[in-house]
Amino acid sequence: MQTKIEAFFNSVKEKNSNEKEFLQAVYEVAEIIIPFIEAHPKYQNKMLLERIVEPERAIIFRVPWLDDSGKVQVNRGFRVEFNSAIGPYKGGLRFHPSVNLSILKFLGFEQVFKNSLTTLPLGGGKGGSDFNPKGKSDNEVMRFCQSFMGELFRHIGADTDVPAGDIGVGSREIGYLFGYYKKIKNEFTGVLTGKDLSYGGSLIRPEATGYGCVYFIQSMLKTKNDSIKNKKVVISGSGNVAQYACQKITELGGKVVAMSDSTGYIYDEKGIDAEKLQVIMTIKNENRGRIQEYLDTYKNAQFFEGQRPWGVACDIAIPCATQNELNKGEAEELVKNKVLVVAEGANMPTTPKAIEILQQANVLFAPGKAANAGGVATSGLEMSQNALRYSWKKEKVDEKLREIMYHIHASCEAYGKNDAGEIDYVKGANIAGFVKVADAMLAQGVV
Ligand SMILES: NC(=O)C1=CN([C@@H]2O[C@H](COP(=O)(O)OP(=O)(O)OC[C@H]3O[C@@H](n4cnc5c(N)ncnc54)[C@H](O)[C@@H]3O)[C@@H](O)[C@H]2O)C=CC1
Ligand SMILES: O=C(O)CCC(=O)C(=O)O
Repeated sequence: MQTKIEAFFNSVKEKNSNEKEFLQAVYEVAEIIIPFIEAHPKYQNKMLLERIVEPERAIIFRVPWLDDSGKVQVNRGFRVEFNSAIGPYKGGLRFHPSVNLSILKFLGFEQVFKNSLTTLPLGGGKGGSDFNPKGKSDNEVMRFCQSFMGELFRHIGADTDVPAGDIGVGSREIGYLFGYYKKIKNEFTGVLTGKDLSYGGSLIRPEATGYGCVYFIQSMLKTKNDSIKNKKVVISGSGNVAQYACQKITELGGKVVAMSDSTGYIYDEKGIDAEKLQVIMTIKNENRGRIQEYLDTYKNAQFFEGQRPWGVACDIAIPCATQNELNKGEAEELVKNKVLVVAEGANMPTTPKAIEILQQANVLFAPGKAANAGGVATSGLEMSQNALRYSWKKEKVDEKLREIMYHIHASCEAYGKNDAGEIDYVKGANIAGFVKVADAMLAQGVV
């Protein structure tokens, strides 16, 4: 006899059999939410979870563009508009060769719960393309973005769906996308977030995901009367989220000893301080180079080609690169080295087996939908500023970001604390995220 969770999961699997990342994300939520629904009659017999796992709309489109040699290239574009119960669809665009419907559905599904946790009126969505910006000229990236927006513009709008950046989509891409939207729609609205300050971006948005993740770690450590000071930290990735997580950890007295990219990781025993981080920012954001180039400036550091950094002993591990980048064996290694905290800066970087290992060992584990929600929360603040046609000071946005992250921690605590006083952050984040969306869906009827 199948349990309710198995029966639910099997029916989702039947319809989405080729979508392994999406199924992984759904299973993690279902095994927590189904028992919660069972215990709360208000949410029963309304097919709420069945409705939530079905995107309201998924758009797939052709993106033809001309490369620098005049040859025609074709990519596939996507926007998955997952759930608009509590606000306009909101979530990033990812440009990476691995992008497919499964990855964007997992990201869009996660985004629904994450955006709900922020307390802001944001629905969930995600989009992107299998286009690889790496190795392309600025003109090629611009032509691609214009072609992508040439279709996407029909589906988005400041009150409908507001995309932003993700892997491979930073301020350069957002600028080209925004410029083309403005041209074809003849309107200047907050249709995208992550914009440059010169045309409506928010202070602190670039920093927000990394900073927010560190604020969340502060709250977790506080429950143990501990802090970030003097903690040894390992971060994977060296893009937007990783860079600002590193900056905030250093500011708070921690020491980041390793960072990575898809080619391997660097280890710097002395710590990647503010000056050294600047070198990484130049390599990554300006030269669009490889992390190994860090050794051109800091010769005492080491580079481990093709390896992930989880074997490096640390107190805090922050995976900030991509999905499923921390597996069971690596979690066991972290536990062996007495890690205290693992907080997901990336979306679903920790495999289900790895989460099990960490939780069993009483490591404080924060899922991405809670720990990395600071980015989209600050996008919500960018939308508010755009609607007001006003810009808030850096300190004000940072203060609001802190408050939101502390509030998310409190929500995880409210729904995830067990009788022994320990917080299960996965349980807490999923239930707290679900309740607001479910209440809004119940209020709005069957639509
Ligand atoms: N940018 C944002 O505001 C937010 C991003 N995230 C998530 O954070 C993660 C990183 O995103 P960003 O920093 O924005 O992207 P990014 O494009 O700025 O950086 C991505 C980093 O991940 C590395 N990477 C990519 N694929 C990899 C692989 N297969 N193995 C090892 N390293 C790999 C890249 O080398 C790069 O260092 C993603 O999971 C994204 O969905 C989550 C919330 C908000
Ligand atoms: O700021 C946004 O809307 C996008 C953030 C995002 O894609 C994410 O939270 O994964």
